[in-house]
Amino acid sequence: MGMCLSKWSKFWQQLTSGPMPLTIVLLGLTSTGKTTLLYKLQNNTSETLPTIGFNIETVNTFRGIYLTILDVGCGDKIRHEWKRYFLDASGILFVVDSSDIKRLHSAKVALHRYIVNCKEARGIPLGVIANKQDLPNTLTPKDLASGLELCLIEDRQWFIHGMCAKTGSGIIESITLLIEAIKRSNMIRT
Ligand SMILES: Nc1nc2c(ncn2[C@@H]2O[C@H](COP(=O)(O)OP(=O)(O)OP(=O)(O)O)[C@@H](O)[C@H]2O)c(=O)[nH]1
Ligand SMILES: [Mg+2]
Repeated sequence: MGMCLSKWSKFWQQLTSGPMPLTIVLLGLTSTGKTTLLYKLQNNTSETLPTIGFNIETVNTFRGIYLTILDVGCGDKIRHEWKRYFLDASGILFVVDSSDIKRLHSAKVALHRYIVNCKEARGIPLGVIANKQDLPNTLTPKDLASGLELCLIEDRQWFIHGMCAKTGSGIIESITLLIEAIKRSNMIRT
């Protein structure tokens, strides 16, 4: 508790002689930029295609942490399946297209119905990603927080952070914030 990131990583490495493992699940409505975020983190320059069905899984070493990221296909018919992924999740990143005001209500419903009020996800730290900040007429993270009613979330650590997954801006900061929230919550699962 209260340990800074570098101290925690050192502690873990002493304990296991390896990097600390964490699993993060990427969720959100379709086409919000989840796979773009993942590709950017992997330095994969391919164009993304809609993720069909479930999960692209990848493993990265991120600042001494062995990070598994699950990129889950998020069509509206399979949102009730998100709970499967919470069993192993240490943290959740919920990605929102900040320029897509028409789907803001759907994003709020999906967030609260399938994550915040899902018993399998109880207490799991949550980062809300205000993606596509490069586009014109985007909502700011503050306005998105209000539109998504994040103030109703009381049972876990959460934050909202702006991002442009296309350029990579905000990715490292968001993952670092989530890792810090996971450590504060003592929610480490692998
Ligand atoms: N302008 C802009 N476009 C982005 C950004 N991030 C993603 N995109 C674009 O948004 C589209 C959808 O991106 P994906 O990463 O495939 O979205 P996804 O959330 O994985 O979509 P599904 O797999 O269908 O759930 C692509 O055309 C991306 O290039 C961003 O930060 N800015
Ligand atoms: Mg995808």
